[in-house]
Amino acid sequence: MTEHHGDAPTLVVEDVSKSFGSTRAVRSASFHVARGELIGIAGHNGAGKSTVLKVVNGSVPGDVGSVTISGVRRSATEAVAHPEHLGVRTVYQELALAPSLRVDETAAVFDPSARGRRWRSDAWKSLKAVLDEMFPAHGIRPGHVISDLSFARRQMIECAMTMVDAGRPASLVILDEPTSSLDGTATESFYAYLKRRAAGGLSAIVTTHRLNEMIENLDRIYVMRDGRVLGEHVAATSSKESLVAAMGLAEHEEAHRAPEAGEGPSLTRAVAVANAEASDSGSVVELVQQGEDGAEERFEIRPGEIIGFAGLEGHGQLEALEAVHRAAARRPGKRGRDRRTEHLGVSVVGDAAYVSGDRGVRGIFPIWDVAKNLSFSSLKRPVTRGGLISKARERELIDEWYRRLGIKGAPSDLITSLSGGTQQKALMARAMAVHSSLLLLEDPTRGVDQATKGDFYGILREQADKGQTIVWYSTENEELRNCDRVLVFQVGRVVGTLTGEEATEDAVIALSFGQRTRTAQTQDSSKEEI
Ligand SMILES: Nc1ncnc2c1ncn2[C@@H]1O[C@H](COP(=O)(O)OP(=O)(O)OP(=O)(O)O)[C@@H](O)[C@H]1O
Repeated sequence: MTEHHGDAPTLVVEDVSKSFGSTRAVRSASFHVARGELIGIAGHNGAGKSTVLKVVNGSVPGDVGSVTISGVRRSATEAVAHPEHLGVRTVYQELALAPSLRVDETAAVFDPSARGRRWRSDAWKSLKAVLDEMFPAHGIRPGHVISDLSFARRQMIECAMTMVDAGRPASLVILDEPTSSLDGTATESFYAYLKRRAAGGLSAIVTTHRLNEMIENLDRIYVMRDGRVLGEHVAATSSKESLVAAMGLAEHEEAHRAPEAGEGPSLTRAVAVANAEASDSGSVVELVQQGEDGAEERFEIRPGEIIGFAGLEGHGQLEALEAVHRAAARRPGKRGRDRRTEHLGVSVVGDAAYVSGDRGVRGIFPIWDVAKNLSFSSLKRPVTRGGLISKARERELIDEWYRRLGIKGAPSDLITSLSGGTQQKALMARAMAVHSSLLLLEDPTRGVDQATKGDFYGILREQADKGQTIVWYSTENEELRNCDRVLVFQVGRVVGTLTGEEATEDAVIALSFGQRTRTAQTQDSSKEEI
């Protein structure tokens, strides 16, 4: 942090509390942010982080307390219609972009200074300037329609839009899980940008469950637990372990470490999933591509394996996962080429369940309660008996997954009343409860706390040991060590395979920058124009 001596703090939060019915989401929270300071708020899922930040920007009125922004004090009970007038901008965990708008139109909606005949191009110019600096390889074009963009690119747009001057400079940006779907390279350039802005006096509050990210990039970290702000930590002298301990999550971390080398799956163990299936060659998924020398290259995924799909953002790993999902819906074993994965042929034996990290668009049913959201995919099996839904079985299934993933709250609560990470747990449970032969994971732990991640990795290993095959797309390279093998993608092709242990951030980046770097950059931008 650059010292801005004599400046009033940008934000002072005093004794803020907020309850939703009987849930005390925030209890007497107090903290402050100096000018040019980068602050983190860490805490388990449901700790109250998003709620206290919504009280700060006035989108949710608190019950008591006060919020002072740049010297202007207000009661925390006051809602604020236009927080940008107070100099506050926010990026929410669930992105707020309209899916049917183009990127330049989106930029204009959030940029009141873009008016007149050239409103689209003016707004795009301002947004592009920030995007180019924040994410040099973003590949976003003004004509892209938001719904066609990956979650990561939508997240880039939101982050960049927060920083556009738009005639009303921000003094405080609130970033709720801003990097949850960004890969390591994009995350690094995002924080480099944030630090440059902080040197100019901008203050920021970041929440993320990627604790190393906070430690490496922020100045101070407040830890929240059960609605309370428990204490502050200087980032430079904190460790992931000390934060996890302060959050009260230490015991879970220890319980579920990544498997030791040599603990990988074997076909002899692949017997216990009721409907585990494999092709004649013994594979559940087969990816086929043409090698550079024209010869066919084949990648087989066998029952009970946990396979990661990794690489730099936008290099086809997510499209490959989606292609596996589509292939699972086709006639068993039929290899298909589809438009979106031009280099890869995919064939799948058996059925698949899918967990999306984009829960707002591809996950939750917002008007249903948690129980229905969780049991929905199991209604055909295993909850049905003789063609009828068995209420008893449904209750058993819900109880089991509440226990296994430590979901708090009542099954009859509306799913949208859960914290973001807890909604994600319900989606994981929904997919795992189906007992499909193939489990497809699209950044499944986005926004999920360390303890649950540990539990989840342990459950995945148990499922694999029973013969379930798991294909896992992740933007968090650290969690790829839980895989048996990791396929690294570049420009829509598999360019290398690493064992889980070898799949460090550096190894993945080295492979994905491997041979065809220049092609990668030129083709990347056209990927989503399909
Ligand atoms: N609109 C709402 N209605 C009812 N309860 C809510 C609502 N919003 C939040 N809560 C509850 O308040 C508590 C705190 O939730 P909050 O979203 O602030 O947690 P969080 O720390 O941001 O969690 P996460 O890391 O999962 O995002 C949770 O128990 C949540 O279920």
